[in-house]
Amino acid sequence: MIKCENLSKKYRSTHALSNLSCVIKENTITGVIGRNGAGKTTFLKLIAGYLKKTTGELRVMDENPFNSLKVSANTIFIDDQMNLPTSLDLEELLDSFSMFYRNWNDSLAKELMAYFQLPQKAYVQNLSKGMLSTFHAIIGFAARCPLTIYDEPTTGMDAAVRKDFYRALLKDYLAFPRTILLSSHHLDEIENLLEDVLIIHQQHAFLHTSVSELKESVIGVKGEKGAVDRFILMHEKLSYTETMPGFVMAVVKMSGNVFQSKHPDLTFTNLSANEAFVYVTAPTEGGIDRVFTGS
Ligand SMILES: Nc1ncnc2c1ncn2[C@@H]1O[C@H](COP(=O)(O)OP(=O)(O)OP(=O)(O)O)[C@@H](O)[C@H]1O
Repeated sequence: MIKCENLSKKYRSTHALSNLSCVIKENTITGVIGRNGAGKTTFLKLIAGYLKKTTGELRVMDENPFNSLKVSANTIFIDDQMNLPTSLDLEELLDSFSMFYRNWNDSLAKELMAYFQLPQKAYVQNLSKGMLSTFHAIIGFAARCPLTIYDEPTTGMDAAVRKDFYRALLKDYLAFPRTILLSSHHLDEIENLLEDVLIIHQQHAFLHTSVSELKESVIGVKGEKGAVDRFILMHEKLSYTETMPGFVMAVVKMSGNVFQSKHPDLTFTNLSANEAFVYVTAPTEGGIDRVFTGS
């Protein structure tokens, strides 16, 4: 569905994406994850054809997406800045979307509107932040576009609505498989939905893998300082904290298995996908604590 090779985007002097390469298969749900400013929105907007690449190759549905009618007719981009017309009520907005998207499912849109208690006669400018995000999400479900892009779709939604949103996303995907890209800062909430995770870090595709492989890529190791220090000599250290005098906990990158029986003096802990993401993309070893050390 999507193929990028050395894709780069510059805004004047800012490199928003540098040499990003990846392939995203049709009918998969991929989480696009990264720190603030990593380049996620830029990447998603390039795919949707909203932005023109600076250099590199980008093919979406076998076309250059910028100014492609095929891509725009088969793609929906949902974010919190959809700039919908303020003169139409929600029902009229849904009607106008139904004219543009050939797979539009009107009954699904109406049922979701009723479930989330969105008044059909309301106007977008009068919705709360969470209600507006929910309305945008409903458009994303009902459009049933072969390529559906959600950029931080849950902004402002409360925990219960977010849970419903994720469940609806999965149910609708199973009923009507399509290629979904979902950017989020809540990897812990979406990891069960995802087939793959694309981590964008420092403007390029840092890791494109399954959630389970992401989890296996790091491990926590605890124990007496000397034993931990000997173990981490052979691994890339991501974090190192003294837990009590003479004892430390470290997080290291792993490639392959670690056998507890070979290290009886150490305790190993598996990390969640979100913890793994935070450690592998940490800006400086030692984290925020380092800023306060000695201050
Ligand atoms: N229109 C623009 N003009 C200039 N620079 C921009 C523009 N849009 C984004 N940038 C810059 O490009 C970089 C990537 O921004 P982008 O919005 O793609 O990141 P992001 O990963 O989506 O961030 P966040 O998680 O904070 O939403 C940032 O340094 C940002 O300041």
